[in-house]
Amino acid sequence: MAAAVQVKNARKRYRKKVALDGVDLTVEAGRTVGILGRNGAGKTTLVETIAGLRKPDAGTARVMGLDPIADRARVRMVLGVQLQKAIMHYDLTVIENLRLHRSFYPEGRDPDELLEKLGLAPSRDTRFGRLSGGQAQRLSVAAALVGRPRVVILDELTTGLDPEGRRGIWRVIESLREEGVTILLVSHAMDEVARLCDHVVVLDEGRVRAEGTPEELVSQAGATNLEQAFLSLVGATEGELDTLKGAA
Ligand SMILES: Nc1ncnc2c1ncn2[C@@H]1O[C@H](COP(=O)(O)OP(=O)(O)OP(=O)(O)O)[C@@H](O)[C@H]1O
Repeated sequence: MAAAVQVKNARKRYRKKVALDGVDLTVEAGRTVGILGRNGAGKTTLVETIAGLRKPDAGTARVMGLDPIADRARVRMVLGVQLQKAIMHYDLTVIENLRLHRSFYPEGRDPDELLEKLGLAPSRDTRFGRLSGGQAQRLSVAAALVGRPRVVILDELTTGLDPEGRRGIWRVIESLREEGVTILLVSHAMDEVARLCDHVVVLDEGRVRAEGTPEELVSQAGATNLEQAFLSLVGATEGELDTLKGAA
């Protein structure tokens, strides 16, 4: 199977802080891969490197064989990115913002259909500046998907959503999987990762500490579920995980 995303020996340092310490990652096309790690593990730096938003000090990143910095325009056509900080026009409505994103792509999704699927139809004509945190979050997911990308990066996609909102977004992700879209999911929510991901990468201090299917990680850690496996693999406490989830 061809790799949709390939990272080789990525290194990134911010002043004295090493964020990526030689990360290798291969995501086969059509896979849904979860990236786990405590705060500061390097998750956002890794996905921003894949998205071409950060230049690694060393190593390479490729998306569908393309360099995300040198081939920026082509990568933008195949990659949808939802990061923690969404960039939207404050004074435009939800549908206007989404149509604007749609306009960059020759073959995108129908903006109204996407709003319906993400439970945002009632806020269609609300200006971005008036949205709640959860609504803004859903719009950032919609914007990442509207160009019908083959590869999607979602960084804490259900942060701040109520249980119904989370389940709605999970259904959208599941339908993307069925379409064969490759998905990279950064999350602190173990239930989300266990449900959606067929492969999980645990980052710790800028390195890949463990990877495998959720079941493999559970058995590797001698745990009974993914949450326990994660805690044991990174040596974190349950209280710390609760804090991560609270922040998420
Ligand atoms: N622009 C920056 N300047 C300096 N240090 C940074 C910068 N961005 C990230 N860092 C540091 O690099 C490390 C990795 O950060 P990163 O955001 O990649 O972690 P993360 O796993 O995404 O964390 P979180 O779960 O908190 O989002 C952290 O120690 C962070 O403080």
